[in-house]
Amino acid sequence: MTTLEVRDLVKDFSIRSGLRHSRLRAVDNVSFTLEPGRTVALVGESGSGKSTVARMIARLERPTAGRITATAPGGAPVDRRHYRDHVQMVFQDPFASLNPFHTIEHHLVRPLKLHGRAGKKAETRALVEQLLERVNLTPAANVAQRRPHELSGGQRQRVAIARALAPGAQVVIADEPVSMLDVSIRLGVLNLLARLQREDDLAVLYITHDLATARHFSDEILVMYRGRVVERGAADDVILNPQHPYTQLLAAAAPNPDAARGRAGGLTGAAVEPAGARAVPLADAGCNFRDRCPRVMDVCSKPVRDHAVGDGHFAKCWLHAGGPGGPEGAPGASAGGGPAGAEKDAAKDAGKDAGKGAAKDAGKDGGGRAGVVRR
Ligand SMILES: Nc1ncnc2c1ncn2[C@@H]1O[C@H](COP(=O)(O)OP(=O)(O)OP(=O)(O)O)[C@@H](O)[C@H]1O
Repeated sequence: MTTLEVRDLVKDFSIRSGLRHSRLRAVDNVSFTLEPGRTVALVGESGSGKSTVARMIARLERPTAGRITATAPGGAPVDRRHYRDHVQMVFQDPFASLNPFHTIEHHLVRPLKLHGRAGKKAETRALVEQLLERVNLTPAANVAQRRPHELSGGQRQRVAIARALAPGAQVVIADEPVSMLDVSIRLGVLNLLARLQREDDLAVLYITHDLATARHFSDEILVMYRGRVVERGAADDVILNPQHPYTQLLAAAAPNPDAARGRAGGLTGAAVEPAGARAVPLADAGCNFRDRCPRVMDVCSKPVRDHAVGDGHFAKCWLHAGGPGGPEGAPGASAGGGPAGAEKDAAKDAGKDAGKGAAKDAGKDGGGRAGVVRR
């Protein structure tokens, strides 16, 4: 089965405002691995860079730096020509992703042909019907002859899922696959994805704002904030025991009572605001949440790396510089203070070993730079 490895992915966009040009770092040193039968959720508020990661994996955007490698079962990298056979995307908008002029059959025959899976007409038709049955669109022969506008949003999203499976994909990137659907049918579509994943041993990247479904449907959660992964770990650990103040804010704001209980960590609803493309000077390598963080310390302006906060659980936060439990109780750990130990680490990390230390500690994102540089 295919495994997908994302390493040190960076995406910069050029943006123009009047006569001023600037560069926005939408994705900043993001790394993770998708494995057969497992789901990784990418969560974070609007503008945190989730879709840009997805679009780079789907080869709809070219990374500024970093690499994405799909590996076939024997360990050989999947070449460019076959990449799309292995890696497919389900988009957020089931209305925009299907062509209103074509039948459902047409939408499914196309990828079958493109990826060399279509045979004689009757054989292809049988494959189309099989795909429709797998996503519970029956009677399949009848659905195949309909056009997208004759289907509901949920049915269209099922067609989009069938289309992703048509080339025999083993890695599915689902970018907010249910956020545009009626609340009452969202769970049905997510359960369908989960069943197909079990049946085909799919590796899934699930992109969402919704912590409750991220927890329920994924094994691992990566929390993104302004382009960086600020926390990562097993789904339950991240949602029930969030360690980064930003994740604590998200969990406290989530409707899930388990996740919300006692996790506000001093954050208030007032701190919940869209991050969007707010400018942080690119030269500023410090924590990019510090302007919103109620636990900000002096040290937070220095480069921050992943710190272990539990088994396979990491937070990119100076509060945890001392390991699980961290220097939270240290004098000055609250606003404006800055614990002495963390300051020392900062000075060390700001030096030449910073990148090395980050890579070693987490094997993941280094202390990259985020935001916007003026030109
Ligand atoms: N083509 C582009 N040109 C310039 N900036 C872009 C472009 N695409 C995305 N961005 C910016 O990159 C940042 C990340 O956007 P992205 O869509 O990846 O975030 P997101 O977390 O997926 O948000 P949402 O949940 O709203 O889709 C945002 O600030 C966005 O404005």
